Formats: sequence, C-alpha cells, structure tokens
Amino acid sequence: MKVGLVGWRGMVGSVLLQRMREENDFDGIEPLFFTTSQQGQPAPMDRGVLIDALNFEELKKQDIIVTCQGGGYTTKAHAELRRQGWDGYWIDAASTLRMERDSVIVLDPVNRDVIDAALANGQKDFIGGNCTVSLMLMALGGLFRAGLVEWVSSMTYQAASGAGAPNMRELLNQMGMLRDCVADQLATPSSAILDIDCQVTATMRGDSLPTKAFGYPLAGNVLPWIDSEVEDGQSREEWKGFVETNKILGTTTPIPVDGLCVRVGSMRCHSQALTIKLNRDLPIADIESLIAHDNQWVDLVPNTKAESLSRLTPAAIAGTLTVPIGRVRKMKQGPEYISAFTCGDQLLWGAAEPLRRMLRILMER
Ligand SMILES: NC(=O)C1=CN([C@@H]2O[C@H](COP(=O)(O)OP(=O)(O)OC[C@H]3O[C@@H](n4cnc5c(N)ncnc54)[C@H](OP(=O)(O)O)[C@@H]3O)[C@@H](O)[C@H]2O)C=CC1
Ligand SMILES: N[C@@H](CC(=O)OP(=O)(O)O)C(=O)O
Repeated sequence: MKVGLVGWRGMVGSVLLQRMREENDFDGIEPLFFTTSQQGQPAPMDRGVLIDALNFEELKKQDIIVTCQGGGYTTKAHAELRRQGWDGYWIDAASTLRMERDSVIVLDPVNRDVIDAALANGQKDFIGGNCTVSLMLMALGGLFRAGLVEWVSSMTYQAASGAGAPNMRELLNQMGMLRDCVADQLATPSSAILDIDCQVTATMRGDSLPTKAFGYPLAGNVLPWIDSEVEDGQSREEWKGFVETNKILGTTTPIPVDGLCVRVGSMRCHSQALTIKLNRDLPIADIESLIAHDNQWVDLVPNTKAESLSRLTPAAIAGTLTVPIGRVRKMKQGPEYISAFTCGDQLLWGAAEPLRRMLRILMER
C-alpha cells in the first residue's frame, strides 16, 4: 500500500511517526514523505527525498494520504485531489473536513461500528476528532455505549500543546521569567510573600513577558477562551464538544454536550471536570464498572485523595496512552447526577493515535 505522509515533522506528525515506529506500522506500507517547505531534502528512514506536498501527480499515486499539516493544507490539497479524480483514502488531523457529510470522525475504540459502516459505504475521508472530545469519549465511552447519558457538561483545563509548539515554549519562558523576577526574594526565607506576589503580578501585567503566541500570560494565569467566537457566546472549541461528540457516536437524537473550555499552564495533557446527567439512577459500582471495562486504555481511579493526586494528573500520564478517570461520585443535585474528572495526552489519543489506528484498519482490510 502506498502511503503519502504530509506534516510528519510537526508536533502531531512527530508523535504519529514515533507511534508508527513503535507499532511497526511501516512494515506493511510503502511510505512517501511530503513537505511544504523542504522539497529535495532527505526524507526520514532513507526513503529518498522529500516531495512537494502540492505535487498532485505524486499525491495521486498514493492509496492513502495521511496529513498532520493543518487546515490550510487540507483546504488546498483535498478538494483539488478529489476534483482530479483521486479516490484514495484521506486521513487527516485538521478540523477542516470533520463536519462534512461524507467524512467520518475516527476514534475506533469508541466508534468502530461507525467507521466500518462508512468503509462498507465507500466513504474515503477519515478525520481525527478534536482532542478534548476524543479524550472525553475515551474516558466516558462505557456510559455512552450503555445509552445512559442524558447530557454532559464538560469544564476543560487544556494544555499549551493544543495551541502549538511555539505556545509550549512560550509557556516555559513565561514560567522562567516569573520565577526570575523574584529570585532574590525567594532566596531570602524572611522576605514577605505579599511583596513577591505583587512583583509577580506586576510582571504578568507588564510588557516584559513573551506573549507572541498566546497574546496573554498563561504562566500563573488561566485563559477562559479557546479558538474563535462562534454563536450564542460559545467558543469554537466549546461548539465542537456538541457537534463532534454526536457525529463520532452517530447519534440519531443528539446528546447535549456543553461547557467552558479553558487554557491552563500544563504542557500536553488536557483535563476535564465533568458533570454527567444519567437517564436513570444506577448504583455507583455499576457506573464505575461500565466506565472501567469499556476499553483497555481507560483507568478508573478510586475516588480517594491519594489515588486522585498520584494517578489523575497531567504529570502522571503525559506521554502515555492511559486515560485515567476518577472523582466519580453522585452529586448533591440528585442520584442521576455524576461528577468525574479525566485527563489524557492530547498529542496521543487527542491527535496522532486515532490516525495511525485508522491507517491500520485500512491496512488490515
Ligand atoms: N497541536 C494539536 O494539539 C493538534 C493539532 N491538530 C491538527 O494538526 C495540525 C498540525 O498541528 P501541529 O503538529 O501542532 O503543527 P506544527 O506547527 O508543529 O507543524 C505543522 C507543519 O509546520 C512545518 N514546520 C515549519 N517549521 C517547523 C519546525 N521548526 N519544526 C517542525 N515543523 C515545522 C512543517 O511542515 P513542512 O515540513 O511542510 O515545512 C510541519 O508539518 C494542526 O494544524 C491541526 O489541524 C489536531 C489535533 C491536535
Ligand atoms: N483546539 C485544540 C487543539 C486542536 O488542534 O483542536 P482541533 O484539532 O479541533 O483544531 C486546543 O487548542 O487545545
């Protein structure tokens, strides 16, 4: 199978390549590496040289194109390829095509049935979901599968990586500068904490912190808006929660999913505090069992302080495929109201992993 790889050296693309190597995905394919900026330079894995990512003659020779290049590239390349009659499989990390009628949002541990039906139906565009949505569904898949969810409110704590590599660097530089601006006072145990706080706040409000990527300080701060403004006061990230969840699940009666999406100073793991309204009152042990046994990556964390703080954090799971979910308990609002907290690596299940697994599904057909 000829597989064209575009966007492989970006942040999502690098994680994709790393995972493909770990899982020996390259064994069954003939890869060709494309670039938008480095034509003619050596390709990885001794695979010749890099090909222009808008060389349609070469693109059209591929059975499958996997792109992590971004929405701008998708807009330029996908429609033109289809216009020229290419009918290969298109696997994409960008959001551009997600809500198109003929595309499928892929998250096979949750919606393998939807993917199989689309393949049987001859559909060719398979798009990775929004990171927050995919991670929420990996954690809550058991409850959705059991048809128990009436609605979900998701309050997110999203990592810098979701905004891109420069944003991760900027966050670290901001953190360093905030620390450095009070280095002398920190070295003096008797210095007044309110003076330290004042200095840090003044630095955050001043113009010395690097803010080119985020536009605002993120270190020592939270940013309660992600992506553009859409309608009804929603951000685009919040809008995706409802539309993508329901498309992934293939619901006929849409399940309301809504909440506020917030950027916080973590590196590559998105966390979410969930309020779930079930459509019936179930014992908590049954709810936990459904969550825990849904897929091999979900990790039900017992609702204790020690387990939550050691297993249910970005620090604990960054770089792994584990999706912990904990703080599961009945809320005071009533027996059908459940709280939960989950986190997950947004570059793995949130971006690269569903793509490589879709490639694998095609390879194994
Ligand atoms: N970041 C995320 O969390 C998520 C991103 N996505 C989607 O994936 C797309 C790609 O995101 P992301 O990986 O963050 O984007 P990056 O900015 O890291 O990479 C995109 C492209 O930038 C080019 N590039 C230019 N300079 C460099 C450099 N110094 N190092 C590496 N690449 C460079 C590369 O293209 P070339 O080799 O052609 O020059 C690369 O493929 C997004 O636009 C989005 O649509 C989806 C889900 C989550
Ligand atoms: N918007 C996400 C990252 C992302 O790329 O999402 P999407 O794939 O839906 O554009 C974030 O900022 O955390």
